[in-house]
Amino acid sequence: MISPTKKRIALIAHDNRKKDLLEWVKENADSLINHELCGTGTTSSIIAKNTGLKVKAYKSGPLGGDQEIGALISDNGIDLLIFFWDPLTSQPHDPDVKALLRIAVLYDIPTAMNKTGADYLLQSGLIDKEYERHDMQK
Ligand SMILES: O=C(CO)COP(=O)(O)O
Repeated sequence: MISPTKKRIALIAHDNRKKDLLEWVKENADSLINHELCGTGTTSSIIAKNTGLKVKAYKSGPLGGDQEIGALISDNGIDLLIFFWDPLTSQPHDPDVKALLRIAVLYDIPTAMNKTGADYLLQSGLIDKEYERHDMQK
């Protein structure tokens, strides 16, 4: 069983935001190494290659990766979502992006969409504590 303080963190970024996410992950690698990381295909492989962190890769976003992460959330498999989506470029899989964000809200998953939000999440102290999230299924 996963330790109660170990969080399952999904890392996702659109192409124009991958550099920013990678930078944030590098800045916070000391903390992130204590958690279980996963993400969409390309984001995961870029982070793993450039930081040495272990990141479980799902499919690339346009090929269904957002839907896989959404399914994980609905199965109680993700504790935090860091999703640097691109507000300036339309995505071929925009419905999947919207669905992922919807499901993250529905299941009350702490979600950050930019560097400052991610900093707040990581520095809130919540990440190192055991906490119970609201279960929308109840
Ligand atoms: O498109 C994405 C999220 O919507 C990200 O997918 P990749 O990490 O495979 O680039």
